[in-house]
Amino acid sequence: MSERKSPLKVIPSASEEQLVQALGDLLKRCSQEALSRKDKFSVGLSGGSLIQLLTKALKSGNLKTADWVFFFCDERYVPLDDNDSTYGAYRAEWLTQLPCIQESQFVRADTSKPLDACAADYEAKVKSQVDQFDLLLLGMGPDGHTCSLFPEQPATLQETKCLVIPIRNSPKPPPERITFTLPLINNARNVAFVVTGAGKASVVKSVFVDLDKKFPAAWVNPTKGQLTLIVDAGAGEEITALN
Ligand SMILES: O=C1O[C@H](COP(=O)(O)O)[C@@H](O)[C@H](O)[C@H]1O
Repeated sequence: MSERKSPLKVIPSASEEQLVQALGDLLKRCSQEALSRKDKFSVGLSGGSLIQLLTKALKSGNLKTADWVFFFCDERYVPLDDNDSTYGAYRAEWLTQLPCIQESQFVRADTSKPLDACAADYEAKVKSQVDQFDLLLLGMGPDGHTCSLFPEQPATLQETKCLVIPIRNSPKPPPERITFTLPLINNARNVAFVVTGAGKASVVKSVFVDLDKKFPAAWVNPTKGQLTLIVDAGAGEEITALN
């Protein structure tokens, strides 16, 4: 157990509709706050179950997204037309359903480069455009992984210099990925986990109540930023004390 640098804000949702609304509200608040200070709103996206929820939030939220720039908190090291590509999944959803979002708003990893070079190149892209992310949207697997930081690879949590690293032998396919590291994640202005499903209820408790460092998600602890947890009824069923 260790201390949080800033308090955790929990947003429980009784239905998917409520959760999508909460996500839309978060995007609106963070984008307005960022765009009142500067000309771009920088958002880090995750893959998996977040993609559909975020698509719904953007479709129903009536948000002005012209000045938003989208990065990837992690990416699978596959060609962009591969079914496992996170960028490919967002592109397929958003460029067909969200005419307000252009392909040029995505800053994507170049997976045609060798894996190490792909990670270094993505770090350079991030550094050239962002000092501090305005918002990182994170998912969490049932094993407590977030981004592509997995419990089986504890050394990745000790990274202090690189902001983006290559991952080999990921226990969840595909095996090769790149991922943001903790120094970059914990420097963000806002970090929000979006977690759904009763299958994740016990890990949600271990990470957010017990702060059990066995789980990579428990290492997410923004130094100056706000940490938010948006959960549905299933994922939030063991954390009533926090609600
Ligand atoms: O492999 C990944 O998994 C996590 C969690 O995905 P979920 O489907 O359980 O929500 C995701 O956040 C990450 O970006 C992705 O690469």
